[in-house]
Amino acid sequence: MMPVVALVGRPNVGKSTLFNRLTRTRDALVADFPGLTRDRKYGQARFNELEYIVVDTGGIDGSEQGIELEMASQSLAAIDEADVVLFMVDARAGLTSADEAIAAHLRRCQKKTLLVANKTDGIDADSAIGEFYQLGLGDIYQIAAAHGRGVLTLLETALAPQLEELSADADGEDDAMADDEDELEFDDAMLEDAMAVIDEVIEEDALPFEDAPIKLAIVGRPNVGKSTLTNRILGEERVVVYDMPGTTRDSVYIPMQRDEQDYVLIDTAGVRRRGKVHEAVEKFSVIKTLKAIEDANVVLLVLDAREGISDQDLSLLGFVLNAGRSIVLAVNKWDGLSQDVRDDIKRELDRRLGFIDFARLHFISALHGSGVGNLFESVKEAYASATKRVNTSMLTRIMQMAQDDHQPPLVRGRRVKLKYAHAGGYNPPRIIVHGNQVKDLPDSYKRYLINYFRRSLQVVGTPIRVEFQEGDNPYAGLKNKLTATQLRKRKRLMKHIKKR
Ligand SMILES: Nc1nc2c(ncn2[C@@H]2O[C@H](COP(=O)(O)OP(=O)(O)OP(=O)(O)O)[C@@H](O)[C@H]2O)c(=O)[nH]1
Ligand SMILES: Nc1nc2c(ncn2[C@@H]2O[C@H](COP(=O)(O)OP(=O)(O)OP(=O)(O)O)[C@@H](O)[C@H]2O)c(=O)[nH]1
Repeated sequence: MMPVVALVGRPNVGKSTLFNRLTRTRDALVADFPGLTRDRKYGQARFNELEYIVVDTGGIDGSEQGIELEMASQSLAAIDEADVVLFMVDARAGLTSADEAIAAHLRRCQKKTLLVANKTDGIDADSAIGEFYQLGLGDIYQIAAAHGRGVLTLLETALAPQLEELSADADGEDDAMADDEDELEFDDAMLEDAMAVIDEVIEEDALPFEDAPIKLAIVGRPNVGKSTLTNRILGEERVVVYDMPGTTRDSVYIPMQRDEQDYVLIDTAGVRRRGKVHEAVEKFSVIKTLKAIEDANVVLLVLDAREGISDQDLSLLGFVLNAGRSIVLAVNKWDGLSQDVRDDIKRELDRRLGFIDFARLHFISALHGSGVGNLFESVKEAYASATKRVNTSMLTRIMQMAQDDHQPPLVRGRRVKLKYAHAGGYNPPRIIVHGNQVKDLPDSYKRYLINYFRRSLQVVGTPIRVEFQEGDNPYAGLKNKLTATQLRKRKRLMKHIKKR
């Protein structure tokens, strides 16, 4: 699960500056959901190999009275949902009563909190931050968000447990891949041996997806009709077990069956909590939504026909694609619209959702039930596409055809050469292409190749990841994926190669 880092502090301490620095790292995706909680911003960021979510909680102005109330309405949810809170103070401005009020609240929350003194550039930081120890939050991390100073150390500490977990997972990677192996030359016979091992690995990777229930998250911005749709689906189907959430802000996981297929519905709307205590706080939660997307196999993104496509819809869509999840789009509230209006809406969808033309689009009415049943065909299709097994020879053949149809360009007088391709994982499907000078492949050619794979494999409703590996070593793209048996085989193979 992606950890969540919340930035908390009074206005002007530098939260936005730090947020921007963190989310700028790589593949940043920033979503604004104004009006939900005031000006909270969400971004996806990456530290080394670890992906995490950053939340800028917006300023808490403790100088006004009723800070508790304000925090409740605004930042409480973010703090509650966060794995770690970075409580920022301004080293130049010194300690304020607002800082004290926020600190008091954070101490009560008993959430892992790091005290971060920002703007330590160009001042005598050590003496400036002294007074902040009064806040009773332990160590103080000195940073200058504007210049990046101290930020890496801060992240290392903030995300230490998650980073540790990640490196534990990656143990054995060194075993599986020695550096000098990158330089090895593989001839055809050796490659063939290696491919057999890779196809075995890939077979095994597919097993967990077989006969497993499809985890389907129903996602969308507030008021699009998620609850109505969930009720409609469950109303038609037999609910097998009823899973109650641990906290009010968790999604509800509901097992169900339909046409012999098992599903687990991930319900982000929290329909059954309606009218209960927490309704006033906040039903819609971006973090909950992001976690549901992360945890799903297929995401059903619900749009509102009457509202058109909003930036929030596009942000959610971006998160789904970024997470590599399969997707089905449902345009809800399709009932009672005139033909003219429907035509207008379809034109707008064409225009704004052209970039995701690989996803199925359904027009439904959750209220009346029309179109709801058909969604499941697309969900199954998307899942099947995302977990479709493809062996090395098939992928290499497709890659070769693509290359024959349209050669990679010349770069500095040399032609980029693609040699072979193999699968690297599922949901999303990963295809790893080996070749020479692949780093020089222009994006346009990469897109061409992705589309070629997509058409040839008839992949619908899921993003595809195509990765490029320089050189022949077929293990380079798999790293620690090999099992013990495969490792033995691989070692034998490597010995064999090195002898020659
Ligand atoms: N000298 C210095 N100034 C900084 C640093 N980080 C931020 N600032 C400045 O501090 C001011 C406030 O920064 P923001 O990032 O907008 O602060 P914020 O906490 O997001 O403020 P709100 O959006 O009002 O909550 C800006 O003028 C920044 O340029 C830093 O590391 N050093
Ligand atoms: N006309 C029409 N109205 C709908 C349809 N589906 C939902 N609605 C209405 O839209 C409003 C919002 O529906 P909800 O199901 O509560 O939406 P939600 O996405 O769960 O909202 P949050 O829980 O606030 O995130 C309600 O008034 C529903 O009656 C539909 O298919 N047609």
